[in-house]
Amino acid sequence: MKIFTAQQIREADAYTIANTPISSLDLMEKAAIACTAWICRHYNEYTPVYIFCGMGNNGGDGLAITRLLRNRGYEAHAYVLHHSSTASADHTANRQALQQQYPGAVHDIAENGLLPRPDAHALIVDAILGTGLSRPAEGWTANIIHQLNDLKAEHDIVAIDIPSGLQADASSVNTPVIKADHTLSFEFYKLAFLLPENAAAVGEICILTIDLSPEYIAQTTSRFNITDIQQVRGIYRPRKAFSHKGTFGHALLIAGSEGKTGAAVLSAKACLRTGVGLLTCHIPKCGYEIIQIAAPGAMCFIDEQKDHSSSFHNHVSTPEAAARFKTIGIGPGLGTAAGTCWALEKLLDHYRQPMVLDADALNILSSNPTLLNKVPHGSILTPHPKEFERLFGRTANDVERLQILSGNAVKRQLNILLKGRYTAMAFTDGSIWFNTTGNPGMATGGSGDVLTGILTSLLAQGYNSRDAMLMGVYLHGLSGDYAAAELSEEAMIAEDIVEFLGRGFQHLRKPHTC
Ligand SMILES: NC(=O)C1=CN([C@@H]2O[C@H](COP(=O)(O)OP(=O)(O)OC[C@H]3O[C@@H](n4cnc5c(N)ncnc54)[C@H](O)[C@@H]3O)[C@@H](O)[C@H]2O)[C@@H](O)CC1
Ligand SMILES: [K+]
Repeated sequence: MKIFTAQQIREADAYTIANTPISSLDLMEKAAIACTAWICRHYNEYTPVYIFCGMGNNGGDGLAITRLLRNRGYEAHAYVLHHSSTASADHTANRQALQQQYPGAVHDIAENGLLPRPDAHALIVDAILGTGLSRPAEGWTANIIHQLNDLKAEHDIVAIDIPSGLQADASSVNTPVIKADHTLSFEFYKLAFLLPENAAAVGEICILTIDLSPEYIAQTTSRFNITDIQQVRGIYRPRKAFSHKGTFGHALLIAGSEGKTGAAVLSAKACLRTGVGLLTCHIPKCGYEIIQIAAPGAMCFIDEQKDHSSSFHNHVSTPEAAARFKTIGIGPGLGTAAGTCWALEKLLDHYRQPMVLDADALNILSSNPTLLNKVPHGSILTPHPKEFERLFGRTANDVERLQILSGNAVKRQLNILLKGRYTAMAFTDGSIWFNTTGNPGMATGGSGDVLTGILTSLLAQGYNSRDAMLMGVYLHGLSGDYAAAELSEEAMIAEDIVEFLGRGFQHLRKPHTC
């Protein structure tokens, strides 16, 4: 699914009006019908509704919603805030329609006027500013936003299209923004919805279809996108009947150190469950029995050190030796002992295939940035926000962080995913894809180790780095969603993500008929 900028959304709007038999007012009506239906599903007709409308088309939506809610028997009132002297044409048309049908339903609030005090249990609808926001809200408009946010403890706030004050494509840090419980948006996610810094503003997101031109959507490119099930199903390759374990690659997993063998176990189990043909784990002596018992499907190389690994580079010291492994996953629970750092550098000197680097492997790269230049092109880096900061530095806001993420992916020809609620995947071509599967239950120790195992497994099976990332991250979240549905977000642990990988795969298989 494409994420369009505010400018592209305006173009989609204009293209639809120009090329399909639908007028601008009809489009607004469609949007209002969809919002009204959503409100009616979530709040009964005894809920008083206070709809705060701006002077543009976002306010026009609010006026149309007021009329449609009244038609359904709701006590809905529109409060028109005169933050600018002129109203848009569709705003004016909808104001007239509402006034004609329900003369007492429209109330004007002149600049610097006071807001009404909503009745108890009233719903507040924010239709003040939409994608036409041209500058951060200030003065009276900012004041209104603050006043409405102060009512949040007692009232739900539903934002239409985008919380007022929030910029769709830029950072809104330290600017006044409505803090909505729900945001009802049209056709597309906006970039702002996917940024952690806006979590308190957007609340739960619902994307409503208003039938914007499919032609415009298909022909317009976007740098930001969201992975969806159709796309992942297209990437997924079901196993062929006459395949054998050699078909699905041999992966080398370098993980674990004293006290952190569990990370290696989780990663190894995930790698096996994702379908790798053969897995060899390189592990320090202290982890040998543990991994052999916990993951009997994996073979083992034992390091000469007891508590950390320092000789794994030997497996790839000649081209023939390196060729045994289709890929390498390195980092979970690895530690950052001097011997481990040295061995990682040697490994990077010899191994030239795309690989997966996570956790302590990333921490080692952070403390020795020149090593980043040695990472094979096309490799996958999987930092969480702290690891990202250590690797690439601090940023002032999430939009800047995305720029740094993407800039490094292009410059270094690496695929970098930044973990989060909506994991952002930056590819070597400069595009960024967001993943929407997953849940807060996955914010638990070991969940990242599982992802490393999944990605390593997919690379070993011959998926290219981009496909492995798009599919692996989706599958990881999906399996986590199945685990949460069965066990609850609280009770699920990283091992459960592994256990539910099978359910995830079943969901990826296209339904087939005999
Ligand atoms: N494009 C689409 O797909 C559709 C858009 N619709 C609605 O139209 C909205 C966009 O409408 P508009 O382009 O009229 O824009 P807005 O409704 O966001 O508001 C623009 C008005 O606000 C003023 N303004 C901008 N920034 C301000 C600030 N910081 N402080 C005070 N005033 C400010 C502008 O001067 C202008 O008068 C969308 O958000 C959506 O709600 C829907 O009606 C249906 C379809
Ligand atoms: K709004």
